[in-house]
Amino acid sequence: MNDASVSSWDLEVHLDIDRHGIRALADLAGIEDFTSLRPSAMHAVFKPFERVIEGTLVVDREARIVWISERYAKRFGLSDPRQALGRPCEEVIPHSRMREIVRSGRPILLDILDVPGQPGAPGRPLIVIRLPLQREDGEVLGAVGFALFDEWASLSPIVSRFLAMQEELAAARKGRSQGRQAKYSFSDFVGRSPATLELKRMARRAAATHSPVLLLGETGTGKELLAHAIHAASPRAHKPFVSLSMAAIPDALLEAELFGVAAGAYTGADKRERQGKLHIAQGGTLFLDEIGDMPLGVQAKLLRVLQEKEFEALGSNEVVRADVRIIAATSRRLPELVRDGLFRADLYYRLDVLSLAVPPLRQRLDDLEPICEALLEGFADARPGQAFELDPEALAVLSRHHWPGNIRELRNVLERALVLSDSPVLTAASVRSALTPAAPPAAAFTTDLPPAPGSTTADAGHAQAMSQYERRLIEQALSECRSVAAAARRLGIGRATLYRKMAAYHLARASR
Ligand SMILES: Nc1ncnc2c1ncn2[C@@H]1O[C@H](COP(=O)(O)OP(=O)(O)OP(=O)(O)O)[C@@H](O)[C@H]1O
Repeated sequence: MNDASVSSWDLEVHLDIDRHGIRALADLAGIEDFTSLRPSAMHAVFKPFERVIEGTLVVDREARIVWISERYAKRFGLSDPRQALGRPCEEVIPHSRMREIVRSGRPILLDILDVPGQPGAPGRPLIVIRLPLQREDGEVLGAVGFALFDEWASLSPIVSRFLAMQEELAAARKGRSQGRQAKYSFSDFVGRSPATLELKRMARRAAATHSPVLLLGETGTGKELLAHAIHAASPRAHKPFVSLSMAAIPDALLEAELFGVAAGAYTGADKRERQGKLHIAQGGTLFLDEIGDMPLGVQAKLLRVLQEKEFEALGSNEVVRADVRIIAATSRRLPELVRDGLFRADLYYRLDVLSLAVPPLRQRLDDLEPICEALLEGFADARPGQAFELDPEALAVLSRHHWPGNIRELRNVLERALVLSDSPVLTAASVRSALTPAAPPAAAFTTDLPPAPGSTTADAGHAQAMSQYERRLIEQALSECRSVAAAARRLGIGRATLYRKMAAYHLARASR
């Protein structure tokens, strides 16, 4: 050891390792019997480490530092080892386990200690060995710890495995949290119309509470975006945001997806436990999209989550506490579903505590221009060096459209117009041609009020013709697109909405 021994201190021990082994001299408090430790045992233990030990620490029976080597003290930011003397070991060495040693009298022969970085010394784990200092009769007088800074070679298989595992864990945690965090905040919900400003005001207020939120509105109006924003502005923001769309998952799988499956619940290949979305969302927010499509059996279980704050995984009797905020969304009319016996009234009322109606784009045309600007900026970001604009005539054309697919449709129309146009400035003509091809007629997808009582047979005929037209459009999109998601994009509607319409029209997914 090159460290000079520390003298003239109340709690002082001189610890010298020389070629005869270890010789410890204790003066005061707590370790007055240090010299009675059997020198031969000490010799046997410490000799092999003599060459590699670069950090040494001795504590008394109260786990106060009575000796620390100079280099070790430096590692923890102390310029003089004397600054450590008399202090509880954890105060100098975060996560030190020396107190455990003096309490239990048992050694920890090999451990890894994470050391925070210091100026000039990056944080890096140390291999540590901790031994109790005991009298002949077994009474613990203190403990000694050794740290190996650079001698990784003899321990390298363990250390490299540990470091690799640490890296993997960090990467997995990062990936997991990235995938489970809100992607949008309120500033992403663009709009300046009074309706949008009021909606955002209400949504901000909802964010501050823990109550369930129900988002109502046509497809593509921004319900999911709003759910992200509410989570991001809530006290749960640093916890997971998990989404589950009822319409995108077959009924038979939904329950497992939501509540999870206990190990061995099913015979056959997959006997392992599978966590459900409720479990993954613990502490955070669970966004249930297209809640109107939830099967009645699952609705009953969700009601229990909302009322009793508990659930059970499939095949398990263990009751799990659910600390999850539910945000539900639907483009369907829930009161009608309740009336038709397709949605539980008690669940509806439980969800309807804070309901926010997201107006369709055609009812907030003041938002059209800023949303177009935001969307065009987004397209430009993806194509460096490009800037896109919309001329006033083009805006006038857009404001006359009915927007059944709302902002999602608007996005598709602008993107299509840019593809069809040679100029970065979108004109009325380019917008018109982008509106024509696949955009379905307004009435087909709208959730506007149904025909008034007493409507004429002409109205009924019109509705039927529209349905047939919509069915054909969907069929065509499904046969021409590689996936349902791509077909939904082409049609300017949400994937969930498309699944629902496919079910209603008895259309199967293109088998490719
Ligand atoms: N106010 C807005 N400002 C900017 N972009 C918006 C706005 N509202 C919606 N969008 C964009 O429009 C698209 C559709 O929005 P979103 O998926 O949130 O709608 P939705 O109501 O949940 O649709 P669906 O009911 O079909 O699931 C997304 O790309 C979203 O980012």
